[in-house]
Amino acid sequence: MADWTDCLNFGISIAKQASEVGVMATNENAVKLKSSPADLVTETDQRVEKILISAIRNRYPQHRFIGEESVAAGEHLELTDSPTWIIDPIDGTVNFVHRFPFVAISIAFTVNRQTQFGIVYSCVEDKLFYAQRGGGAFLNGEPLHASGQQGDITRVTSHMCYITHDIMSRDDVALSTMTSNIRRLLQFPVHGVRALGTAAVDMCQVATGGADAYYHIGMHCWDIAASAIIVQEAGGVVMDTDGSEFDMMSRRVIAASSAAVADRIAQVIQAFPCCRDDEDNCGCGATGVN
Ligand SMILES: O=P(O)(O)O[C@H]1[C@H](O)[C@@H](O)[C@H](O)[C@H](O)[C@@H]1O
Ligand SMILES: [Mg+2]
Ligand SMILES: [Mg+2]
Repeated sequence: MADWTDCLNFGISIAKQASEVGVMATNENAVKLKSSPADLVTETDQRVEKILISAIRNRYPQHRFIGEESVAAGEHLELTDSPTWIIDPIDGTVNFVHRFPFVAISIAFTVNRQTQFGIVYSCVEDKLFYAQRGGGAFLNGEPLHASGQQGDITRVTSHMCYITHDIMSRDDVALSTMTSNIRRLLQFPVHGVRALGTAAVDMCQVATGGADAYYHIGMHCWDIAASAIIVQEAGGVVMDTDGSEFDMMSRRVIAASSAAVADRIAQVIQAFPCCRDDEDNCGCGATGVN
């Protein structure tokens, strides 16, 4: 079996180097809107992605890329069997613009469409989450473990602290679906709901055991591809919101400490229509999540 450790170590080193650009940036005023008033991009997002991709391409010229801002600029999104780097240069751009201190670089690496490793570097906190397939998950070098296999699901859900996400879309269908989902989950009842504003770091909280579950509808593959393997390698479970197998292109995810918690959440949350990442012009009509 191929060993991708050199790629992992290189990915970690360039994530840390590139974060200097983001943390030092002062040009938040150059902010543009993408698919909704909550979906922003700055020149720093674009600069960090260019730095990452050129460094990787220089070392691994045969590798392919799926970069958030390259796709936003019109590059075709296609996941093939080739070694592929899936990059979110700044996850939490709204936080970056508002100086809310949770901003991450997220890098996943796939071969034959299977994720081999994931890196989430929470730059302001200086927290490096990473995992390699079969090698466990780590935070700043310390092993990570999800909050464990839960027994009585009713006890768990009434004691669960779960993470959801900001609702990016401002579309009526999406807003009413997401607010009723949150209401149903609160009625479990759970201990609390949290959202840091970066899908990657939010989802990594399940790997640390700090949250028992996370779910999102409408995000993109680059938001969660890295944190998905980090949760799995920490002993957690990742699945689609309908309970089926996780598909990073579906734009739906549940991450949880155990299958019992994930299944319980899948029973109560509903999805709204949104295009797959790898689907061209699906015309689903739900604005803000296209
Ligand atoms: O655009 P960036 O890279 O900041 O990613 C964010 C998404 O835009 C949100 O939909 C999503 O809800 C999360 O906030 C995610 O971090
Ligand atoms: Mg993102
Ligand atoms: Mg981003």
